[in-house]
Amino acid sequence: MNETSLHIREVVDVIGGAPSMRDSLVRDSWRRCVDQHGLDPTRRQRAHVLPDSRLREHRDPLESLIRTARFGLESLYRQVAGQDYVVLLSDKRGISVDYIGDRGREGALHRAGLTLGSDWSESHAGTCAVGACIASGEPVVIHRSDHFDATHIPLTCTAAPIYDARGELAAVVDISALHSPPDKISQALALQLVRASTLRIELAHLMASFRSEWILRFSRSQEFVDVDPEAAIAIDASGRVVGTTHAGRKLMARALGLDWRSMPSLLGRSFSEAFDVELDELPRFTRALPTCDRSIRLRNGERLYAHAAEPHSSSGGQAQRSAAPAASRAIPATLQGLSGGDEQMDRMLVMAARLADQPIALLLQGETGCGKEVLARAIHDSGKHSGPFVAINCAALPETLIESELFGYVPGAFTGARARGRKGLIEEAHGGTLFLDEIGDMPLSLQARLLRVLAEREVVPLGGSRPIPVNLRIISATHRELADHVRSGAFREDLFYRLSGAVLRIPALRSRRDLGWLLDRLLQSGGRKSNGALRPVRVSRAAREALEAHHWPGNIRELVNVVELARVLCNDGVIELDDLPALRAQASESTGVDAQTQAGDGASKLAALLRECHWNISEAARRLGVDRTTLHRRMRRIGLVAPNRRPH
Ligand SMILES: Nc1ncnc2c1ncn2[C@@H]1O[C@H](COP(=O)(O)OP(=O)(O)OP(=O)(O)O)[C@@H](O)[C@H]1O
Repeated sequence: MNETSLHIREVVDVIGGAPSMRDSLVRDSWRRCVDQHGLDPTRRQRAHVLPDSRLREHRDPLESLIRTARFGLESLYRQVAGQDYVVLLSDKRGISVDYIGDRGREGALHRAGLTLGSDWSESHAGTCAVGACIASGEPVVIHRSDHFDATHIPLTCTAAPIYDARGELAAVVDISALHSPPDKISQALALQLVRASTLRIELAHLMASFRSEWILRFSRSQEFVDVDPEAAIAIDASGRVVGTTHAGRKLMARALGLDWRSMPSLLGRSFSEAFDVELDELPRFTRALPTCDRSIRLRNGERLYAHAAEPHSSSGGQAQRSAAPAASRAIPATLQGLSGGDEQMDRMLVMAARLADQPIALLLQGETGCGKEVLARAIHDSGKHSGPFVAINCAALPETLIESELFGYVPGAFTGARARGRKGLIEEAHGGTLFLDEIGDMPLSLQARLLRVLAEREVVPLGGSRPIPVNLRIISATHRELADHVRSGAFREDLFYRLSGAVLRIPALRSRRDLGWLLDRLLQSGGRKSNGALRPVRVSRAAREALEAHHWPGNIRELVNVVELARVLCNDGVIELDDLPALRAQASESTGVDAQTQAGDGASKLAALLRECHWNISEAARRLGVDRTTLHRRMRRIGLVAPNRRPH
């Protein structure tokens, strides 16, 4: 029996369950080839090389990585060319997007698929180093008869993955040779070389992608930390992680006691969660100090040496995040400034940016205080409208006033009307944006009139008969599920469809991964009321943990208030747990029967319940299962006052 027949029989036997000395990674791949990819070990596949036009589709998305990786690939080639290896860079679908090989042997290499544009995906080529590396995410050696397809038996291939700054597999570096010694162990050095090469490429790519951020690089050796670091992370101006090398990600996972394989994204997390160092201490890790003084402790107790490379420009922060996806780069700064890397926010902002200049009515949904109005303004500011942004809170105005506010009135329209009449807000927003906040609270009678304005693009003031044409963009917002109101008949279905040309959902603060980033921005900015005049404050670790663990029923509004109070209460510019009285009160209260209003948008749910009970406190307390004193205390805390008690 010849070598090919023996190989095919072994593959068939192993797939059938026969014991084997092959690596488990090879056996698993052989099984996938048959079970998932429908390959047949008896049928040999020819190398599949993509034409230039198709190759471009694979090269273009990796353009900057290919550019950065080139020097690394060339150095790798210089190290292995003497042993007749070629170097391939493949994308995550297995297509080789860059290649370095011996020109003199191009014909033989091309026939073996060792060339630019060849398809080394497992589903096409069967078990091979590139395909197995993509499937496992790990460095691999696929040596000679480890290959599934007998065509590839002469080859030895070694591959290692390149991860992008977000921790996703981006590419694979592979070195392959047409001839090799029979033993797999002969490739141990090849494996080390490829691994070292991917580590440097990831590092170079991170440095090139985050020029405006801090780059913290690590080594176990104080002698090597400045010359050959093992891992790196990029940190923005507020101390959030914005990118990592693969080793940096593993290092942070270790520090946090997590498994890197199942770990959620690290982006947006404070780097201080993993290291015993705060943002303002980073300058002490620059080259200004000798390496022996640059020891850094991970939260798991491990010690490493660090080198902090300062941001290249002072613009800092996320506007410069060049490794962010192409779509987010196109987001105007006003919108981009609303997220510190939270994935839900980023996705929503990409959509908002695309819609900013479209004549499509937007409906913003999200819990109270999560920033709906701030988003509406940012969308308006990033569009090309020349007109103003006009906001109206449909829940805050009595029914009679909403009508005159919105539509305006002609002289003498009703008793008490101004003699010269009044322009309505709809007319004032002409050429700009009308923001209808709490649209879910708009009375049914007015919904019909608003619908007419939207349908006919004209407004008739109260008491008037002549319609005035208006051209405006409507953005409405609600913390309610408007679709439920439509079902219950409280909101007109036709208006709902007119208003919700696109729905943007803003996540609750408690579910945002960039809560810490937002907190740092508020701490640094000096707060809303200060106009930036107050000196920035810092927050102790215990206080930060409490802030990050809090449920935030009032969302960003509550966070702003908590920070403003803490700023006033704190000593020496450091906010401690004691400076967060609202959180402490809530924490102790939540150990009681308080869960009902803690969950979800507590403040707005409580307000809705009170309205349902016609502000009868005893009734509301009974329904909540708490006593009246507790309910009064809770109302005071979130600023809810019964209508008959409000100061005039
Ligand atoms: N990205 C942000 N950065 C700083 N402050 C913010 C941000 N987003 C919102 N805020 C602040 O949070 C508070 C609430 O924001 P906003 O009024 O936009 O929320 P909302 O969802 O419209 O609230 P409601 O549902 O009660 O109308 C405001 O004081 C606003 O300045």
